[in-house]
Amino acid sequence: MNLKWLLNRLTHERRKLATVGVLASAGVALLIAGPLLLAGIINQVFAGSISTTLPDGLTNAQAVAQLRAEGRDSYADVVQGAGAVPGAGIDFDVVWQLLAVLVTVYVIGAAVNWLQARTVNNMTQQAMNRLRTDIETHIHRMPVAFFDTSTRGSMLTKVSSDIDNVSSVFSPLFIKLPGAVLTLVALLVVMPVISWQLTLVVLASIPVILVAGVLMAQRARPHFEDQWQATENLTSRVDESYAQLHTLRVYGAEERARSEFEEITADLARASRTAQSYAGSILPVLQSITAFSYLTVAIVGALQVLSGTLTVGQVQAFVSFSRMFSQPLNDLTAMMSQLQSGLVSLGRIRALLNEPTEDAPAVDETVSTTFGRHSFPPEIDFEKVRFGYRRSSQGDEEMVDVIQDLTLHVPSGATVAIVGPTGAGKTTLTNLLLRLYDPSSGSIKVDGDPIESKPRVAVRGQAAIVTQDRWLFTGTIADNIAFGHPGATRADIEAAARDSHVQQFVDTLPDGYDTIIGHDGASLSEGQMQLITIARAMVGHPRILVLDEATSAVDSRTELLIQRALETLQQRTTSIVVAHRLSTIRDADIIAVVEDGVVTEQGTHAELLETQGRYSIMYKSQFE
Ligand SMILES: Nc1ncnc2c1ncn2[C@@H]1O[C@H](COP(=O)(O)OP(=O)(O)OP(=O)(O)O)[C@@H](O)[C@H]1O
Repeated sequence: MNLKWLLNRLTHERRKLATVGVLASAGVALLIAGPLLLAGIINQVFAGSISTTLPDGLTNAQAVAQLRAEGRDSYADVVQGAGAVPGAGIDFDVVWQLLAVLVTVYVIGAAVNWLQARTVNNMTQQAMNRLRTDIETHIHRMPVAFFDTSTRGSMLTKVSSDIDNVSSVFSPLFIKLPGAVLTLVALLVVMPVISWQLTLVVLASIPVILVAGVLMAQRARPHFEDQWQATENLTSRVDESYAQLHTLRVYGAEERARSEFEEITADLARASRTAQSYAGSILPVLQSITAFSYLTVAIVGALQVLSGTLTVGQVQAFVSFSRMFSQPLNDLTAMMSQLQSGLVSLGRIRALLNEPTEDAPAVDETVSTTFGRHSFPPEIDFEKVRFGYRRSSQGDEEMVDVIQDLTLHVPSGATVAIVGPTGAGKTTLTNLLLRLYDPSSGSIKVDGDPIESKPRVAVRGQAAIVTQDRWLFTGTIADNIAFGHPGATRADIEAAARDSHVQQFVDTLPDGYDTIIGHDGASLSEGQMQLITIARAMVGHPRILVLDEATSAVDSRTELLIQRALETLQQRTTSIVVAHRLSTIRDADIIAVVEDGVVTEQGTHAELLETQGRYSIMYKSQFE
């Protein structure tokens, strides 16, 4: 099934496939021509040699008759079979000519095989490239919820190691397969022409070889599955350990990490060893079967030469043919076990590609990508929104409601602060607004349009998000600011940098906006990184702004700069602000207290303090 799927993907390359077919046919024709030419040379030399032992001047028939009359029937059979002309000797002109043709055939054959291997290699590499691209595209279209239950290690293994494995297993197979199949078919035609008895001897070994191959492959398969699962676990472990290196060191947990690592590598080694031992043990078995087949061919062939049915050259050619026959058969059978490893990887990749996707990122031109009156920040309505994350517990999946029939109105251009205890569902609300998840019931409307009916890219295209997770990538400051907005000009970038106070520290850097910052903003301070992500949000001229704990622990001067930058952004947008530190949201137009997935109170800071409810308790606990 998986193999058929892979072959279907290769059929994109029709021209290359046709070239491989032509080259493989030519290669096989040349391969078979070799032993036939060699048989001709041996027959010339053999007939020439025995012709000197016969009386000169006789024809072959006369010499044979004379030998029979002398009672030397066996020798007569050999002379007749060889077609020796008495006294003729070896015709070296013919021998040299045949040798020259033979060498030419071998040289052209080698060139054709090289060309075929190169074409197949290019073809499989291109197919793997396409597969990688398809996976990457697919991953970006998969719902965020999928990644909640899968580890990064699992994704990394599929995108890199599994594809490499498919490539390294199938590439040699596809190089050998066309030539092998054509060789087997051609030999099944040529061999019976020389001797059907010897052909039967060779054919008798096929079922034995196939049964041995299938048995070994079946046994190897579950161990390859274990091997790839262990590889995935190992990648996840490395990913986790390196990401948490500081915490590991501080808690002195290196020993524990090391012993867990050793356990996983031991699992991996065990599974690989067993899988490879099955895959490796098939070859000696096949070699024994083949050796027995050669021996039988040689004995039966010798008897046929003695009976004059075959010439020495023909037997020699047949022995070569039987070797040519068993070689690809053995190669393919030996590959059957290794193939299991490739099929396991292919199955894992296919399972990923079969995961359902969200709507396509490309926006249909007929679908409007904007909401309501475009020149104003939109109003946002959460209407009886209900939502639960899928959680897996001991293999079972269950839905636990996090947001329950939540209703909230955010007027155009307003700033709404969402506050509440930890785990209340504040971040979840912003995730729903950005359509990272969809509600199980109810609706979120932007300017009256339900966002569920709009393409996700349209929803996200109007929004910007600034969180504590200040993701920066290795590149220039300008590139980091323009991230997600490829059309942004240098003037746009600099304007955003000015408004977000990034310019102040960029001006102190020798390379200014072209300063390369390392992965995750290495070489910048926390506050500077935060300011860059605010500039990034500004470049897109968003209409909706989501701030999730955007101001974290920085010095009070930097915090002031961040506050000012965010205020500039908030003036142009409808903003949803998730905050723990209530000092940062005192001026919000509406403060909504969310508890257990519902809004329990809402109003301005002053109103809520006056009602003496939950907010007032939270506020007082922070400031009094
Ligand atoms: N991806 C997820 N998969 C499963 N459950 C999740 C996921 N994200 C959050 N949750 C759960 O949903 C609930 C609400 O989480 P959410 O992050 O919205 O809370 P919060 O109010 O923002 O909390 P905090 O103030 O601590 O950030 C929590 O119980 C959390 O464990």
